[in-house]
Formats: sequence, structure tokens, C-alpha cells
Amino acid sequence: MHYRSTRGTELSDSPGFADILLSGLAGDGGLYMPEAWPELSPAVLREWRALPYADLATETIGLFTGDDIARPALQEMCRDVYGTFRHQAVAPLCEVEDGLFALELFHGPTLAFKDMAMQLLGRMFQHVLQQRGQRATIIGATSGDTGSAALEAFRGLENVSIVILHPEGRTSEVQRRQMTSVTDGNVLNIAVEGDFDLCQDLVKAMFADEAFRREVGLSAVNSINWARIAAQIPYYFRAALALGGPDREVSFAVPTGNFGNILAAWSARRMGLPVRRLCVGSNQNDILTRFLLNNDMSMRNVEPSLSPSMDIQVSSNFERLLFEMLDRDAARCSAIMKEFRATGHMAVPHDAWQAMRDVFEGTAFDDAQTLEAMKTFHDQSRYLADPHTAIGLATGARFREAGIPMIAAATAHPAKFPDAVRQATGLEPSLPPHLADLFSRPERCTRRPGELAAIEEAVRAHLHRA
Ligand SMILES: Cc1ncc(COP(=O)(O)O)c(C=O)c1O
Ligand SMILES: N[C@@H](CCOP(=O)(O)O)C(=O)O
Repeated sequence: MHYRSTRGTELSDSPGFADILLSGLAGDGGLYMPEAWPELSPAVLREWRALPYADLATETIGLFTGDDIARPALQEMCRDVYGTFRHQAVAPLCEVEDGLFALELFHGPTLAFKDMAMQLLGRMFQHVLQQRGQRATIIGATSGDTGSAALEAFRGLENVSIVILHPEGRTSEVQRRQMTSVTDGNVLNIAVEGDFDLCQDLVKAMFADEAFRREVGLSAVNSINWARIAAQIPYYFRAALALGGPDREVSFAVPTGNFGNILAAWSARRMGLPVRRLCVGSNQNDILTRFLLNNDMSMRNVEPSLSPSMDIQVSSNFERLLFEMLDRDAARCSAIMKEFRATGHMAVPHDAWQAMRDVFEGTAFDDAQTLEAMKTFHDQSRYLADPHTAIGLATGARFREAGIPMIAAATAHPAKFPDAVRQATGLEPSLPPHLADLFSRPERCTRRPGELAAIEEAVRAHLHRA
């Protein structure tokens, strides 16, 4: 399998999986996409119904790794990683209301869906870096969950340093402590004065600084890295196949921020899974919903919300969908994305927008509606949802159609957001035993202004110490 950039101007043609795993973002600022989509027949999908999660993940992800990670090695990684999840089914389905299912993706070590991919990425990086005799410096931006998942997956690894930028004061306390209590020597946490979009822009700016990129051996584990998306595809197959696919259509509802998780669902559809609708759920930062309604993607200030992991205006993976909807015309895709960054507005060609609307729905819930949804799902169905999951379920409920299972991504454990859960239900969710002492663990974190030079300096100083 080879890859190409959504902006199409890369000099080195057709990198393979190991190359794009380590580089993360294409040199031209675009995002890597597979050169061709694997296509799966209904017969193959029926065979996949019987596979345990780790083997289904091996089959799916193996389509993207090609020969760069030998199949037995990939299978061993998947079995090791998913064998440690707290639920035997890894990503179980729970019917919350008639025809409305929660696909629980939070049974990994850091209690959010990010573990589903990140645990595997830790193993893949180690494997490829050892094979190549290289080191990498991973830089990630987080609104709370990617950071903790990445630190857990990469802490203590010999050939990797990891630096995570989070927006100061804009994560839940549990999310912050999950990051800042990781004090291994290869880890640096930076609290940035600004919001998540600024953190993500800083990461992209470090990638654009060619000299710095080479100097530190920069890698990314945000969902700008295709490997993250690839490892998030299997659970959509698993859920749909468990509910009658490929002989029955299903729909998915996904609480959405950076657009990575729903892009993974779209990818499963593109590979042959019969999926009827993909429903984007937003909080009051509803840029995607407004776009889907009016073909008008206009940036506004980010408002802090009860679902902080979705407090975002620039959804990086939207570029991948746009690229596909423009029939892979990289020049047009690049021009539209550059215009968006320059003006803060984007309207896509009408046929591309219509093609998105044929599949995608969007709706938004402000904080009051989120709390109401959390209370209703708890009172009526005894389902305790974190604010992000509640938005996913409420989105699913809004677009549910008779006879078609609606599967909502349950993206975080309620204990990650105890304040919102208490406010909505009066309940005090408890952390699982392995995190029971989280509030008494020492924290380590560096504060920096949201300026490229200050962040690059902090990274250099960290590498010098390590
Ligand atoms: C709990 C939770 N839900 C939803 C999202 C949004 O997912 P995505 O960024 O893939 O759209 C995130 C962050 O990514 C998250 O941490
Ligand atoms: N909500 C995310 C933001 C980054 O998302 P990613 O999937 O691109 O890593 C977070 O939890 O940090």
C-alpha cells in the first residue's frame, strides 16, 4: 500500500505505510491518504463476523500496512494490545433505547476512544523505529484525551520522546491529571496559553519548519496521522457486523471534533460496509453542523463547553473528506484549504457539498441540552453517559430511522467528566481501580505562551535533558 497527500505536491512519490507512520503529516502540509481504497466483498465481511476483535483489527489494518509490518507481527501487536482492555469484547455494544446502540470505545487504559488506536500506534512506532534504527520526537496537540492516550502508549519507550501541548485550563481535571502525572523521562507536557486550535496550529507549524522537523525527527500521533484513522476503522466493522451487516444497513452517530472518528466510519463505508447515514454531533462549537446545513464553514471564537474534547473550529480530517469529494483533485483541495485558513470561511463546490449531504447529517447540542440528554438517558434507560457520548446518543436519537440500527460512538468513560455527570444526574462516577489514586499523584507540566519559538525552544531543552 502506498500513500499520497491531499495537497499532492510531495516531491518523494508514493511513500509506504512505515514512512507515513513516522512522518505523520505530508511535507506539503497535506494529509496522507491511501493511493487506492481496499474494497471488501459481502462474502469477506460475512467471514469477518466470526473473528475476535484483535483478529478483525489485524485484517482491517493489515490492508493499510501492506508489507511494511509483517502480518504475524501485526497480529501479535493487536492481540497484545486488545487483550489488555477491560472489556472482553473490547468495544461492546449496549442497546440504550429501541434501535439506538452505544458502541463503547472507552475500555482502554485512559478511558477514551483514543486508546483503541493509540495503544497500537505505540507498538507500531517501536517496531518500525527498531527496524530502521531511528529515534523520533512525537509532538501532539490535545484537548484532553489524545494527550493522555498518547502518553500512556509512548511513556518510557527508549527510542521516542513525546511532547504534548494542551490548552491551559480547558481540559477536565481528570484529563489534565492523566497527562501531567506521567513523569517518565521521555515525556514533556506543555500547558499552552490558548485553545486547542492554537495547539494544533503550533504542531502543524513545527511540521512546516523544515529545519526543526529534521533536527528533532518530528512525528505526529494526532489523527492527522493516517495510522490513527486506520486503527479506528475496525470497530465500525465490528459494530455493523454484530447487528446484521453486511446484509443489513446501519447508521452511525459520532460526537465530532477533529473529524477523525467519523472519517474512520466513512472509510469503512468506502471499503464496502453498508452504512446508510453518518451523523455528526457537535456542541455549541457547531461549525460542522452549520457547514452541513448551509455549505458555509465559518470560523467563530471557540466557546469552552461541558464537552471540551470537541471545543474546536478547525477539524483537520475534514480535508480528507473534501479530497475524496473533489474526486481526489489535490490542487483544488489545497486551494480551498488555503483559502479557509486565510479567510476563516469555506464553501465547497456545490456537487461536493451535495455528495457529503447524501451521507452526512449534522446537529448540535449546547451545554443545557447536553445535560438534559445525560439526565434523560440515565433516568429513562439507566445509561450513564459522559457529555461527549450523550451528544452522540442524542444525535443518533434525532436521526434514527425505523428498522435501521443507529450506533452512537460512546467516546469517553463518564468518570473523565465527573462535574458534568454530577450536574446532570447527581451521581459521582468513580474511576476504575488503576486510576483510583490519580488525584494524589505528583504532577509535572511546563507553561508556555502560544508562540512557535517558545514551544520549539521548550522541545529542544527537553531533548537536551533526556
Ligand atoms: C471524548 C471525545 N469525544 C469526541 C471527540 C471528537 O473526536 P474527533 O476529534 O475524532 O472528531 C474527542 C476528541 O477527539 C473526544 O476526546
Ligand atoms: N479531542 C481531541 C483533539 C485531537 O484529536 P485527534 O483525534 O486529532 O488526536 C483530544 O482529545 O485531544
